[in-house]
Amino acid sequence: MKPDDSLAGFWLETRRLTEAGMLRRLSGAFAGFIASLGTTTPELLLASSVLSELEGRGHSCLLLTDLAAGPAALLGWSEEDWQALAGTCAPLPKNAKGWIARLCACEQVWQVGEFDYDQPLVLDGERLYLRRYWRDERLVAQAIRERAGAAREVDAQAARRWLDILFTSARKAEVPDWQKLACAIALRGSVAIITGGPGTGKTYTVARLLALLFAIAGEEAGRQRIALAAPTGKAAARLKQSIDKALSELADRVGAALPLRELTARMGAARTLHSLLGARPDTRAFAHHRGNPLDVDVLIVDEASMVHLEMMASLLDALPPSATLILLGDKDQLASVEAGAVLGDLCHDAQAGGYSDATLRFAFEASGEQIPEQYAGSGSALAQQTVMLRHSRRFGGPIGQLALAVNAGDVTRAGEVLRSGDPALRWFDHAHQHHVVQLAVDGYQPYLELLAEGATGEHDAWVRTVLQRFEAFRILCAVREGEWGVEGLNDAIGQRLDAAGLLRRGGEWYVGRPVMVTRNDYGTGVFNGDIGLTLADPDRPGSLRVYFLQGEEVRSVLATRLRHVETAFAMTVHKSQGSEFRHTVLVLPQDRGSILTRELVYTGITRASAEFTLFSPTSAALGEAILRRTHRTSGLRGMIEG
Ligand SMILES: Nc1ncnc2c1ncn2[C@@H]1O[C@H](COP(=O)(O)OP(=O)(O)OP(=O)(O)O)[C@@H](O)[C@H]1O
Repeated sequence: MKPDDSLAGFWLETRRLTEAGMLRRLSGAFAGFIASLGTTTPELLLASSVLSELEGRGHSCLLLTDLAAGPAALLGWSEEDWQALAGTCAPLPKNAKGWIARLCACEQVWQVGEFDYDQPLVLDGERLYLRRYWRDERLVAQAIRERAGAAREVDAQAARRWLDILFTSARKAEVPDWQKLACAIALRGSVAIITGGPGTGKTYTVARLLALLFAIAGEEAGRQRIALAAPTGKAAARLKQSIDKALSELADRVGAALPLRELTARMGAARTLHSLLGARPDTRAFAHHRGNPLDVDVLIVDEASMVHLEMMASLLDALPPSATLILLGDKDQLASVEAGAVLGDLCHDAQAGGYSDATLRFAFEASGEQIPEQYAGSGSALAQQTVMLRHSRRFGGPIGQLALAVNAGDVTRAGEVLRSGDPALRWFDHAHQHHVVQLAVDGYQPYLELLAEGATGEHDAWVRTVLQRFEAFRILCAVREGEWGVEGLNDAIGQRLDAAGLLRRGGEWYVGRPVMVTRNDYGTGVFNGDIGLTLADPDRPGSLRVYFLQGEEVRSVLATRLRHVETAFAMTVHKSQGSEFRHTVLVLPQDRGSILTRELVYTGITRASAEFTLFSPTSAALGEAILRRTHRTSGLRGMIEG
């Protein structure tokens, strides 16, 4: 890069912000890389560094109207800090049009529609992208549009006959029966989305959808290839377990009318998306892509809210056009850690419905269910293929009421439910760290007691029980650092358990240490997010192994072979997605209010199946979090609808 005095102020300010921890080193370096590619201007550097910084915060692009208005809030900076950086590049354009004019003149920027020579920045309307994200959004939008629009011939009468068999006529919990409607609608296109909160029956429904596809496929049924997948190993194992259970109950009920055990037997294990696509070490590329597509007819993907933009693009690229994709997930949960809020974007119309006359007619013919008038409209082709399940079957109690209030942004109601005195809910504000630690000592006691007693009977069965007990309780944090973060709490909990004689922490590895895998490791077969417990190896005295529970199955790896792990008495809410604990404790930090959002609190609450405890620095902090929505800038919705 050529030294340029006019840019000196920008670089100085960039360094100050980096040292203050407000700007990633990468964002400054990215601006430097852009500058190195050709003639540069201060505003190009400013836009590049902001774009890169926003990418690190999950946004897939930078809206130029936001840049013109000043993106301090998006960046989580004060207005003064933004002005200090922007001031080094003044005078700046006052609106998006002005920004477009300036950026178009830069050789590092490709304006969509103009001659493309692989510039790293892409300007699509008023959105500035890193090329990779623009390409991914384009791919996802195009694939989803084509799939949603590809209407299939459906024998509506046969579908209805089978749906009446598969869904019992016992008193319906909701009218219309959205589960039945979801099955009917999924028959029509090569993509369908079934969204809903915890316990609304997404897995229950998809098991019936599989049975329905099997039933109406006739002679083809025996050849149908079905794949189950999820973003994490744990979610995949849970999906398989729930589908097997639902199909086995169905098989008992429908009997010889449909050989469902044959379907279960042919389904195989559920896999992580990484493994399904054929991830390879040291490369982002997968073995499967449009040149080597997946060998499937029906692909079910659970916990789709955790699927980030790049992964969704890879998945759609690898899926043959003839295959049906069914996405299951809760659109209101936290978006993926990486850039994009794909499920949220795809489900934009889910609440309102927006069903066309043709959809209303088809849905009635194929399911016998009438979609109420209020859900009629003129939604996109994807909206016609999306169904929201609205009634929770195992989440109606106080935890469910709390989740509903939080999701609706009703701070008063959330406070009332939390203070209702119901033993399933507890709320501590103005607490100290030692209160959380004490709760952790009590919560983890059951598995530690079992460890102290030692193995009795068959070793695997004992390990399973220890793991199940450990999985019944968890501390969830909003942040990693500090005394209210994962790191501080893991340390404090470990120390206290040690002091109480419940653990003996000799070094890095010790009996009873819970760990979370932080990177996929194909050598040992463990994946990012997997959680295991360190226990003595019964066959090699003095040696430690980490045991993982996948569904009902126990598997283990020599502790010293696991290189990317961290202690997991406490974990982030992000990492807890796809898991459920009998008692979940959510710890909100004392400062860093800006990262506390409604989606984070909702995701934390919905991890609890029987008991939920909240620690918040003040009562006001909870209200502020509930009112703060996660916002991720993306152009995906516009591309799908456009
Ligand atoms: N129509 C129904 N009739 C009877 N039981 C149902 C029905 N729908 C769901 N259930 C039951 O409700 C429970 C929750 O269903 P399911 O696990 O499918 O929900 P989910 O939306 O997949 O939940 P999660 O998001 O937690 O995975 C299960 O025990 C299931 O058997």
